[in-house]
Amino acid sequence: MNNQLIIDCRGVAKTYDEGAGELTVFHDIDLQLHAGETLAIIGSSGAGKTTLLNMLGGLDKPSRGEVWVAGENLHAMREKPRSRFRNKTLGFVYQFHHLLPEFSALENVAMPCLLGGMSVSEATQRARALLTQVGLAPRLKHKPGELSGGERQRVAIARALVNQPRCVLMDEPTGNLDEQTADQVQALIQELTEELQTAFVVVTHDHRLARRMQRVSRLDHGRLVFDAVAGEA
Ligand SMILES: Nc1ncnc2c1ncn2[C@@H]1O[C@H](COP(=O)(O)OP(=O)(O)OP(=O)(O)O)[C@@H](O)[C@H]1O
Repeated sequence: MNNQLIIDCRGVAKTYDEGAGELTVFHDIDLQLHAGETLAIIGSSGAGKTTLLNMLGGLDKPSRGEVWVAGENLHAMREKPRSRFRNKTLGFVYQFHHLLPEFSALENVAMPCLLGGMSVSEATQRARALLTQVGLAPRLKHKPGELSGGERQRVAIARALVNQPRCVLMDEPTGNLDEQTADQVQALIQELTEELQTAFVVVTHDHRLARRMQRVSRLDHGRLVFDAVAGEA
């Protein structure tokens, strides 16, 4: 692991205005993640895991505090540069994967590279290699509607990794995968942390996956109260 700070979350709070009152999802979250580190965020339903992940990815603004990603103050950036920065630096895997229905698996995965200005042949080559790594070599030409839920999830994972981001944010990446495919995803995470020093933040209810991350933090009553090494989740 090198020592570069990839995520530096300082005193982050999120409050929703509920009309009659306020809902504070969390307060004073401090979180640091270095290159090559993997972190699982666990916690009960409604604890605020997805909300926190959205702050780290610049998709939702904190009510207080700052989120620095790879040396940039994410929420101080204007929308366009932030969106370019996100495409280059972060990869996202959501529960709802938002694949483009009219494009094939291969095209969906190549898309972030093409948007970043890479040649079609290089983007296609990278996309093919990643789809092969997640076991989808026989499905390259299939459109999302012709794939199973787990296959679509794997396409989304390949798409999140194709630009070789510094950090990947995953929301329930193994939610609809069988054990064997979940293991493939976990192996891919490990490979990328070792080879490319990619950092991963994984929100999950899957304790098997959480245990395999280097750190596990629990979001509980608005605080990250538990930060253990892997194996204690
Ligand atoms: N846009 C919003 N407006 C108001 N409240 C919201 C909004 N989005 C989320 N919440 C509330 O914030 C809390 C945290 O939601 P969040 O989705 O982050 O939880 P979670 O830990 O990811 O849950 P789960 O494990 O069920 O996915 C919940 O009580 C939710 O109802």
